[in-house]
Amino acid sequence: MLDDKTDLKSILKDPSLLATKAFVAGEWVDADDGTTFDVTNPARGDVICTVPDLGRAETARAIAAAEEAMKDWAARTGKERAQIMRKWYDLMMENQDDLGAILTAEMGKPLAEARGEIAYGAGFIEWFGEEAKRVYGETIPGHQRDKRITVIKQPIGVAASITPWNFPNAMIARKAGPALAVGCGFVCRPASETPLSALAMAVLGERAGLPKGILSVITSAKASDIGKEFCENHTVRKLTFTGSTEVGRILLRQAADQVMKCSMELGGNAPFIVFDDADLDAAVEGAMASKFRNNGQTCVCANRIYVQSGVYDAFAEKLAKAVNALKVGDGLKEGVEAGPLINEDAVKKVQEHIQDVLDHGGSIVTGGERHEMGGTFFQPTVLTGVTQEAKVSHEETFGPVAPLFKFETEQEAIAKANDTIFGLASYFYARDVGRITRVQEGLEYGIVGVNTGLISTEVAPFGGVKQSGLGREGSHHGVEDYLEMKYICLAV
Ligand SMILES: NC(=O)c1ccc[n+]([C@@H]2O[C@H](COP(=O)([O-])OP(=O)(O)OC[C@H]3O[C@@H](n4cnc5c(N)ncnc54)[C@H](O)[C@@H]3O)[C@@H](O)[C@H]2O)c1
Ligand SMILES: O=CC(O)CS(=O)(=O)O
Repeated sequence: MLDDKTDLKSILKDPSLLATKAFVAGEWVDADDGTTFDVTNPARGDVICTVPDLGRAETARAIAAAEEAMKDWAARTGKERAQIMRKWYDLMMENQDDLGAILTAEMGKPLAEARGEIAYGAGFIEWFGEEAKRVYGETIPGHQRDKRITVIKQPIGVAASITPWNFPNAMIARKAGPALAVGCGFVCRPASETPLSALAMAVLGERAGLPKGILSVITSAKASDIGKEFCENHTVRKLTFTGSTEVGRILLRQAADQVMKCSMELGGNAPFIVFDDADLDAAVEGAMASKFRNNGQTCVCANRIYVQSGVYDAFAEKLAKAVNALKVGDGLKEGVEAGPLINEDAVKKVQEHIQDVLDHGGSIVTGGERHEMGGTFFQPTVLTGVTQEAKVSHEETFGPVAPLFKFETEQEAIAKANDTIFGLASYFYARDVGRITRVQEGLEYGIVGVNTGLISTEVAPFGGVKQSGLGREGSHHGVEDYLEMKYICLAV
């Protein structure tokens, strides 16, 4: 456990996991120009360490090395790649506590959640390693007597990824897993707030036997420069991005010039609907899990909670009680359930959304203020009397605010839930089987949680519709975005 004066390295069982150089083309390097940037702990505001601030030149070298390394990596059998990925998974799990502590220190989520994220991320490496053996082709009956048609699938080429700070391990693992499994080279640029988890993954990848150059980690504060290199370098054949819809649009425009295949895991605005036939205690438990995981900083977090009028007051009361019991604090301290927000901008957005609800006639049931701990800590909040006019009905809050909207009918709930440009995750609680069927079919979302607030797993296809994204990550579908199909017509 880190007390206020000890540094992170001293609490790690294996301090070498705290890597502070970038990993480019199989070498641990500084920036060409020697520049660095700070990595800070959002719970304490202090600097953990500095890491190299790489630019386009180093990124181009990583891409070239990935292309070179792919020649041998892609030629290996699926089983050979799977064995290395299995080893990587094992090392991540053996070092779960250290990886969790690094993640909490740079991102702020409670240690228990951070360890959970490591297992979740490692799960993608394990799952896709296994899928490496199942990249099947196809035979198609020929269209003429002398023709034989086969379809083979081959790695698309070098894949480049850009990921956010909110899941510093899992968002990279969800991309590195399928890319490496099918034989691609992989160059990732983690968020500048959270490069340390990515570097620690690379330390273990190297130990597991990933060949030199097949994986690079570009630490950089210059996000747009790295994004441009990824989009303009002809060797990159796949861009995989997780982040906001706003940045996703920029990258899609940039990638268009090279007609690059893109996967986009973008913003959400998840509705969480509680019908009057729901098990209310279960619904409160689901809402707590969905809304307050990662302190509300999750793309699949409930952003709008719609409650049917007959159970509105009872649900609000039970939810407020559960929210009041949340322990807020430094994620590295025992028993903490909600850490700080990532930065001051995040606090401002939360405050703006709360004020806007109040301006539209809503009320605060609990919370609503900065937490007494100061910094970027914020009180977990429940708001009632929220209407569709409020900003929170159209924008992600990305913070610990649960706004409760009231509705009367099933059709009204579906219409309001769908009244958004986003379509990532949605949730509802009900018991009537007819209603369950109608609502799950009516929600315009890539993911629907029915009577559950937790939907993330490596075995299911994760992704959004509308402006929440393109493509799916996880499950056997997850490899498709990293493969090209080749049709072969043989005359015999
Ligand atoms: N759909 C999903 O699976 C998923 C998962 C996690 C987060 N998200 C979304 O991510 C957002 C929160 O993360 P964020 O605030 O870091 O998002 P963001 O879009 O601001 O940043 C995401 C990443 O893109 C980088 N970036 C920013 N501008 C760039 C540019 N011009 N070119 C290249 N890279 C650039 C950032 O440095 C960061 O690494 C939320 O909207 C959340 O819903 C989506
Ligand atoms: O932030 C969005 C995520 O994709 C996190 S998770 O996959 O649901 O854990």
